[in-house]
Amino acid sequence: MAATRGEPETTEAVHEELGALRDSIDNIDAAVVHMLAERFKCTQRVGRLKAEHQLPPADPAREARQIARLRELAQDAKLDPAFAEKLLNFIIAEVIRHHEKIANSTRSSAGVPPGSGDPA
Ligand SMILES: O=C(O)C(=O)C[C@]1(C(=O)O)C=C[C@@H](O)C=C1
Repeated sequence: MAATRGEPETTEAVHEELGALRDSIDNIDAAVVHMLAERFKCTQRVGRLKAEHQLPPADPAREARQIARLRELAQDAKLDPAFAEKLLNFIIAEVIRHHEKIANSTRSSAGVPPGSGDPA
């Protein structure tokens, strides 16, 4: 028995609290997935708009503003701003990959050979 080895006993109350916290974690994870799905729906539309108007997939000035804003929000919410920045950069890198794919397929369906029009 754990108590005989000097370890604290895991009571029913502890299991109950752990279970309740895990229920909340599962709800939060579900909300994150749904919010990310909505964000990617928006960015897919941005990707199509950019491809149709030959705009570059990445906008570093916009990203700098987003990062500064998110770092402030994180600080206020007592979340590590460096973590918030890493997370946003991770998401944006995936969005840019999607934008590039959309641009390439828009170009090839318009009959433009791969590589043409890219900066030298
Ligand atoms: O706002 C844009 O221009 C986007 O393409 C969206 C987004 C983002 O995911 O927030 C992605 C790439 C850009 O570099 C900046 C922002």
